Amino acid sequence: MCPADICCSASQLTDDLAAADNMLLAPSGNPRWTDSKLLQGYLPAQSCIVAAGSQFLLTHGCYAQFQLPTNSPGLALLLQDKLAAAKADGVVEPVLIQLIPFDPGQNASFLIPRQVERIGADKLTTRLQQQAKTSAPLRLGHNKAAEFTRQVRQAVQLLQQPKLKKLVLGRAIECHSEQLDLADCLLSLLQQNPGAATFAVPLPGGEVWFGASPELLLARHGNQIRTQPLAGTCRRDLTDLTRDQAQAEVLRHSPKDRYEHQLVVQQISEVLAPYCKILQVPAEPSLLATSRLWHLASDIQAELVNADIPSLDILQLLHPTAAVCGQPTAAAREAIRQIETYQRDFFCGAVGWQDLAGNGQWQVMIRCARAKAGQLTLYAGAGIVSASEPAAELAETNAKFATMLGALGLPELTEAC
Ligand SMILES: C=C(O[C@@H]1C=C(C(=O)O)C=C[C@H]1O)C(=O)O
Repeated sequence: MCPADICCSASQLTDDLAAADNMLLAPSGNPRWTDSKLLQGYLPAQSCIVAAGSQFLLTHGCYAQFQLPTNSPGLALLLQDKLAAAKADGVVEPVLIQLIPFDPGQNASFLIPRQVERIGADKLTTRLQQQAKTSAPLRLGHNKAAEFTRQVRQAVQLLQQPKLKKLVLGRAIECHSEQLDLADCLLSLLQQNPGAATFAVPLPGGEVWFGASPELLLARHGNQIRTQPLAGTCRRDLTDLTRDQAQAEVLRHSPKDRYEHQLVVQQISEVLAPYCKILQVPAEPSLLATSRLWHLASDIQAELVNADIPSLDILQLLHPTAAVCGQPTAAAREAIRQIETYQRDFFCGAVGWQDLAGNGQWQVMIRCARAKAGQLTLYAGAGIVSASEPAAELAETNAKFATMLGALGLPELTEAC
């Protein structure tokens, strides 16, 4: 995906930090890396799009790319060194784009682009419009609804044990297009989901993870951090605003959804507290609307005791939250491993970026898809607690799939169990 002289992609997965060090290949004698020819728009295999507050980073080219497990000892320092080396080598605004897998033992993917533009949604829309071509129609594979409802029943049984309070189960659906245009998909995502963080990040070998995540895992500026977990969801009624509001109020007062949400807020508060001198946790969840769903949300803001703590360390404290894994984490992770029949990889992980100072933004990798050579995998999940009903959880995942299906020009799933 990157020109061979400036970037090496780790085709062999390695957990050896020394090997990763050798992957940062700078072109010998390269002058300052401000090649204006690079600023040419969105190229799926060479560009990243990630949210940065109310703007987006649109990146071009690849200075370095490497893959290592998130839990590799010394990784935070190595990331810092890579960014510093890029700066010393003339990269004007070195940022590290990150894909963090759900399972911290799997490889995370890191990319330092050659150039970074900060642009608003309007400009990003224009860039994508200039690039977009019409995709060929998509064929949707089997939606495995019956399998999912069986798995929810199995989860509810496991949740009868007092040691397990919540687990998050996901589904994956395959689909195929003879000719998929990612710029076109991203343009639709951006236009249909103005409040969410549209993103697209390539991996070596032509795979791209993209989506529109409404969930903030971490935003950091100096010693100020913010996270906004979502847990507790219902479908919006876009045909009738009064009913839409009424549904939101039902969600706000639903004991099952409030319990699901409270488990997440409690977990996050507990892991952050020792590292924060100020920790502001709302007493009540608020309602967050996406284009298609209502969520219960908690805007948690904090001030770190130590401004030098690496962002990766904070991410490792937070991830996986009980919004995407469950509670307690280890037992939920084990139950997910037993029940789910697909590989999450980056689904329910995180997508984001950081700069040299460690400032940056990471979204939870949801409302997303993996694209490779016209083959797409779409993902959606739901939090399961002992009071969960399989039909309702299936409907929730159907409603969540609608974000990606809508961007791909496909109708919503309507199957029931
Ligand atoms: C895993 C997903 O959703 C997670 C579970 C939620 C819930 O249970 O309400 C809400 C947002 C996510 O944290 C997803 O959207 O695919």
